[in-house]
Amino acid sequence: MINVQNISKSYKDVQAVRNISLEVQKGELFGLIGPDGAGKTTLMRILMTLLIQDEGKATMNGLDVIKDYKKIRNIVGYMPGRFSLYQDLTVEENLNFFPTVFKTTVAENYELIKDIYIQIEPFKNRLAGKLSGGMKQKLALSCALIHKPEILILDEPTTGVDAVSRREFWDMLKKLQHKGITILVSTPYMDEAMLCNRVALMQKGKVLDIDTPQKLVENYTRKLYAIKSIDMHRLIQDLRSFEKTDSAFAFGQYLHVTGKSDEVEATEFENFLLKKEHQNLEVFDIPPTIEDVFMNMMNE
Ligand SMILES: Nc1ncnc2c1ncn2[C@@H]1O[C@H](COP(=O)(O)OP(=O)(O)OP(=O)(O)O)[C@@H](O)[C@H]1O
Repeated sequence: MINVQNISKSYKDVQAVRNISLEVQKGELFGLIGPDGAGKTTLMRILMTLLIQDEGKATMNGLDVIKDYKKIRNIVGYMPGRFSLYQDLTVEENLNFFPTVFKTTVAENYELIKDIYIQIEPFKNRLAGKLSGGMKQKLALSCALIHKPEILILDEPTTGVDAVSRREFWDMLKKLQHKGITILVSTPYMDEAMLCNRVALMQKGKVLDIDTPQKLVENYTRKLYAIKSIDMHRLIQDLRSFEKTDSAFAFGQYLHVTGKSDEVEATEFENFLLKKEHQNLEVFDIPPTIEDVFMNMMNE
């Protein structure tokens, strides 16, 4: 449904996207996962025909992003990261405006957005600028869906949104996927990667790997430890100065730590940290999460 072949794009001397290739199947929920500056927005803007690539070719349902840009805009719904709504219009006015661009009406496509719109209907006379993050996001999604797109492109839709709204939002995406819509979504949140069918892990304009999140976690075979002590700040500094440590990252209440080789045992970390007089020390093995996979790839 979405085909990206060797796409590159630079802004003057910043190479934002470097030779990216990927394919999203019809009906798939595909995630672009990566930190700020990974190139997610740039790739999405190219697919949305809002930016022209320097090199490579991309098609959406067989339509070329450069030659067929007008047709593509009719089959794709886009929720940009910021400023997709008219802040000075009410919820209802925003929703009525977007279908006019596509020469359709809310009534004609109401079925698709009904579940989402019901949640914001009580606020229909409120200015979009005065909505909470979660409500804005639901309105923006309704607006992106109002012309019944075949493909939905969502740029960091849950950034700055509370945890409950984030979960609700992903439930809505799953429902849309079941209605046959192909979804490309970007996020900096690793836990959201697990909700996608497949993901591309991105960093500095490059794709590090593409697979199902389950496979990516399965393929991680390194030994991993969770370590905690009273002074977490000193703990991370000490661990990073230890010659047997490969990586140490803060992860919730613990540090996730790998050794230079898998021969490095938990007791070696423990003994080193006891010598450094760390108190209430905990060191134990843990299974990896997708975040560990990503950290490991970024480290390589
Ligand atoms: N208009 C622009 N002019 C110059 N550099 C840009 C421009 N837009 C993006 N960049 C740079 O290109 C790189 C990729 O940015 P991009 O916005 O595509 O990444 P991203 O993964 O979407 O991150 P973010 O969440 O910050 O948007 C970054 O280094 C960014 O600073």
